[in-house]
Amino acid sequence: MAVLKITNLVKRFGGLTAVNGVNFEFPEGKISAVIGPNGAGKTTFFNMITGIYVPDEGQIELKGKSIVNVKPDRITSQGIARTFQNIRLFGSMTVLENVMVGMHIHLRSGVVGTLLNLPRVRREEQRAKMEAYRLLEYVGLEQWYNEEAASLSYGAQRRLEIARALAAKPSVLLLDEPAAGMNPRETVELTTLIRRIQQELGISIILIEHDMKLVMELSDHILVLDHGEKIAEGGPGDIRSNPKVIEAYLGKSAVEEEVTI
Ligand SMILES: Nc1ncnc2c1ncn2[C@@H]1O[C@H](COP(=O)(O)OP(=O)(O)OP(=O)(O)O)[C@@H](O)[C@H]1O
Repeated sequence: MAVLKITNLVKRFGGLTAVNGVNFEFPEGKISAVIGPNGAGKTTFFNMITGIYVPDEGQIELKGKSIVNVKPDRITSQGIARTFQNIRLFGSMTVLENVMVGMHIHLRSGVVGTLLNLPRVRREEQRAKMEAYRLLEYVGLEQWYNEEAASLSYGAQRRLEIARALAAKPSVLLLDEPAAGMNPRETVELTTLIRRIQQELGISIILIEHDMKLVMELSDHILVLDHGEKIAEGGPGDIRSNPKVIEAYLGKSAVEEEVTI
């Protein structure tokens, strides 16, 4: 079954069509990847799924229900969380506090309750802290819980972003270039973490990634965009040897030389 169904999706910026009539079904509980050369429309595609951009045409359905024209925070509370290509953490807040920020949609006590320092609010905050700490353990960052987020290594900041996204208890997790800027060891750790999130937490994962080794290793299903259009979809084996995909990445000569990616 599709967790996310995309039908004839279009987004234009002035005269440029960044996403052009894309159809795709993301399978539930699996790892899917959206790949394509620079400027292919991947981020624009993500931004429509998360409500940052409203599509000009087409439909996006989360478990059968349209999320077009739904505001980003409502989309998060309906079960879609994401990380960003450029890390967006609160650098001067602690690592633990950053995870707690991701939880706010599930906290019931409002501003008034917080100001009055009600016992119920204190209990809720205590629970939130414990849950945030457990998430830090899950991504392997608990020893830095009280450090400033900005002091973490690049790879650790990326994992913190994932912990913050998990704090929203998503059913779908979108990862925008999670391995960007990571060293090989960090990339291997990230691969293991993404696999665990899918298998242990049952979350459907959708990633945009330029690291083809990671994409081919992790993905059950791949969507390939080029100039805003879907040029291929399938499993890693199909995609790696698809002439249209090779041409989009490496040019026509690579197809003639029978290169695979
Ligand atoms: N807000 C915007 N206004 C105008 N043009 C935009 C906007 N956002 C993206 N574009 C254009 O839309 C096209 C697709 O961009 P997008 O960022 O979605 O591609 P991408 O596949 O994510 O690229 P990359 O891999 O380099 O991040 C590009 O030509 C880009 O310049």
